[in-house]
Amino acid sequence: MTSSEDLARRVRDVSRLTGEFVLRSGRIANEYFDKYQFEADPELLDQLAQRMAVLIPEGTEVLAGLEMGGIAVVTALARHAKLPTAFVRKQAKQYGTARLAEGAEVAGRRVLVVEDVVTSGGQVVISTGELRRLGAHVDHALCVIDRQEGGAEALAAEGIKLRALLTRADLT
Ligand SMILES: O=P(O)(O)OC[C@H]1O[C@H](OP(=O)(O)OP(=O)(O)O)[C@H](O)[C@@H]1O
Ligand SMILES: O=C(O)c1cc(=O)[nH]c(=O)[nH]1
Repeated sequence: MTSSEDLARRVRDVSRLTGEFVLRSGRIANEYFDKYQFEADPELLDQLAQRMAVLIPEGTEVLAGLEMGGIAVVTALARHAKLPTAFVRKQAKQYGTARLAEGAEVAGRRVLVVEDVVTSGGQVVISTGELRRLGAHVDHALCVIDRQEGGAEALAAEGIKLRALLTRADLT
């Protein structure tokens, strides 16, 4: 198996960009991890998912990936975890089933939120609130990269423990 250091190096090599970037939170950063680059490499994505599977909290019943980058991660993770999967939109679909969370039912189930990158934690907090309103029990989130910019603390304030496969420190 690829070592943790080799895996971190591969993620950094394919996804780390430097320059000036506006982040989802509105913050400006001079470093950006383009998650679609490690998600677009099936072998690398599968290795990440294999490592993330051991971080899934005991008792998890459903994996819920967040649109858009979290969808590829959760799909890869589910193959290892053998758990049903929900696909969580940023906004409920306006037609058809009109669902916010597609796929597996989340109501009344212990749901793990799965995300690619966590910066401020804002997106995970929003989506967790929406999942909870749908009846999901959410107390953990799992991400590929924690940029270590206050996300874990913001999640903790909402009763969500963050687990991360990699931190920014692993990728510099
Ligand atoms: O912790 P935060 O400060 O909320 O930032 C991280 C969020 O921002 C990025 O999403 P983006 O809006 O780029 O969406 P995408 O996955 O749809 O490309 C990333 O995928 C997280 O969802
Ligand atoms: O905070 C963000 O929006 C963000 C940061 C990052 O490194 N990568 C990403 O896809 N989004």
